[in-house]
Amino acid sequence: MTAQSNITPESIVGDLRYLQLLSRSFPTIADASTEIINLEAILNLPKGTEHFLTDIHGEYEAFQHVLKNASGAVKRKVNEIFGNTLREAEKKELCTLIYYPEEKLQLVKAREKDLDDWYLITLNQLVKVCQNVSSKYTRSKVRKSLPAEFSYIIQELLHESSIEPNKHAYINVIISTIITTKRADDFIIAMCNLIQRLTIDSLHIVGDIYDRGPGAHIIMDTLCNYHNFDIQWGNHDILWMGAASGNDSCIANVIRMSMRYGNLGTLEDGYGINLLPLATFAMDTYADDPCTIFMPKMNFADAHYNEKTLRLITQMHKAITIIQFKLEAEIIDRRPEFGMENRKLLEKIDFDRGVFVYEGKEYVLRDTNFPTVDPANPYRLTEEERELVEKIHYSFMNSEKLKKHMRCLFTYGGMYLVSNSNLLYHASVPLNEDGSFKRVKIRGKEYWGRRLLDKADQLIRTAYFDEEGEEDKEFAMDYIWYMWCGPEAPLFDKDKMATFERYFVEDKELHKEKKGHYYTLRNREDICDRILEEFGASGPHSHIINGHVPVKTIQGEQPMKANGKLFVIDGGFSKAYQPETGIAGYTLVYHSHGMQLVQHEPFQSRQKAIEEGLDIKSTNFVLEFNSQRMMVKDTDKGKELVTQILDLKKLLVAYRTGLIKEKI
Ligand SMILES: O=P(O)(O)OC[C@H]1O[C@](O)(COP(=O)(O)O)[C@@H](O)[C@@H]1O
Ligand SMILES: [Mn+2]
Repeated sequence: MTAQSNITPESIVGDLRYLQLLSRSFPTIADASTEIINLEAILNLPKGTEHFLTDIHGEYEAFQHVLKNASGAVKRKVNEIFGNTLREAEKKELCTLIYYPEEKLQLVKAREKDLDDWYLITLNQLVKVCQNVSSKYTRSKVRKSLPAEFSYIIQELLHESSIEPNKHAYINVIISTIITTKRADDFIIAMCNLIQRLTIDSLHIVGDIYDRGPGAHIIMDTLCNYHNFDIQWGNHDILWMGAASGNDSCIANVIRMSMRYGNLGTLEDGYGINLLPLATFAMDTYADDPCTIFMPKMNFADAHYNEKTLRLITQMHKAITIIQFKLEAEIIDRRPEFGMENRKLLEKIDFDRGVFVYEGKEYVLRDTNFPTVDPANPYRLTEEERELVEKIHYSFMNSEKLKKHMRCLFTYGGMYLVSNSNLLYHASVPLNEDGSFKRVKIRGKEYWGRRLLDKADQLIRTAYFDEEGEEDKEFAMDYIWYMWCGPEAPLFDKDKMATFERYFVEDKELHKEKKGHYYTLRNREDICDRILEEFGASGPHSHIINGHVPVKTIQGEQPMKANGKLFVIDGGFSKAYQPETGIAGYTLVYHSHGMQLVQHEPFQSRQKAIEEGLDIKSTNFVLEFNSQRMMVKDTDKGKELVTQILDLKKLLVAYRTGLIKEKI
């Protein structure tokens, strides 16, 4: 018996108002029936491919390349389609063209003697790849992805087979007309972009777009224009959201990290933050100070600076670090409930003897020049520092580009996501040693598990969106900073952030940041099951997907944990972390046949990729294989569609019984 035959007129009386609204979109029996047929058809298509990336940390070139090559899927398809009918070099050429059409076209045109012939062959090849990658989708979905100007032609080419003798001439005429009307370049670019777009149906970013690398703003630009994506906020993203909300400690932290890695591009070129006041202040204050321990980590930076600039960055680095410690103490004092009194460390310096006195032990300081610190009142900002903070604050609050990117983070982001029974979050759900959820007090109320993440999510939004001066907003602004480095924050969940110690103390023992119980307990299947259940994500295909902690592949660590229930996919896009991981990032791919992890080797550069066809080398590991191909009906989207179908069936009953009149 079909669902429709169960629907009686009486059973839909309560739905009539909604059905009236629905009838505006489907005014006749024919319209509603056609839509039901369309939706039923979609349910029986293979599930679209989801890609999961994390911890991109400003590495925009590697990020964009991975999107362009769909983590190796484009190459795989080209191989499948052309097998040994094309030479390896030709397949490589074709792939490079698909990834970087504009640039590759320039190179080809400079070299090619018979361009029309090249166009003809290439267009035919692209049509084949396009036909393959679009076969998973309905015509309507493909149509919606097409650039308006070529929509009709591409549809013709996609749906007509050139093997069919009657159509052979027709297709050739279309292609040769594209060439003779000098539209080939634009057409090729449109086809390549379409292939890229169709190979990744949806993209999940499991946090940490920002910091360390050179171009977080470029990644954000790419994402803002991407067709289907979501973001689970990482601690570094939150730090930027805190900075954009106007929290000066967060502002100081993001500037400090930019200086530490010698990557000023995001601040200066991306968001137009005026660093001149910091530069002049630093030059004056640390004129005779070598600031040795503040030399930026240039071995990982993309930029090249001359000696003078490098010296200036070093001085700025020291200046902002000291300011950060002072500003953070203000929050710690203002919020005793954060319990971070022990993180006020400037007062533990014996300035006369140049030592740091910590938990009864003394440590020689690696730098003893503190011209802006008054030992009697170490956290007081000097007049100049206060002015400087105000200027930088103003710059952050007035960056239009930063506002745009933050909006995107808020609209498409959150603390966690449940998608197709997978639970995605960047770092942790704090746990006690016995595996129970840790109860965390926020403004006198306890939160744990899912509610803790929900509360954090809500506070972060309050910090950014609420009116200036309101108490809730003030608290939320401070809490954002707590999220970055507070011991009970789900995005940190370590005993301390050892920033001071890592700069000023030699002894590595003090650099250690002890991770919360979550990070060891997540190796257990029963714990993961409990967390999944807490978030309503149980089922045979459910997994937890984390980033945040680099997987030390080089030491034999596996990204798959808890008997396959949890994946940690921080493979080290961040160049600074590649020596630790031994690889250059992972992409988790979830398609209709199962889940697979793609492990990337370091990416040289966009230029090399274009000129020498150097793709990222990647290795595939199948993590889970579905014995039955997953269809749209097995996904969250499918569940939505089933509800829509049911509603449309009710509408049909309403039409047929006269409860609602057709609008003919
Ligand atoms: O290596 P860096 O860039 O100095 O950063 C170290 C800091 O980054 C953190 O690991 C947080 O960043 P991640 O989220 O990338 O791990 C802190 O715990 C630590 O103090
Ligand atoms: Mn992180």
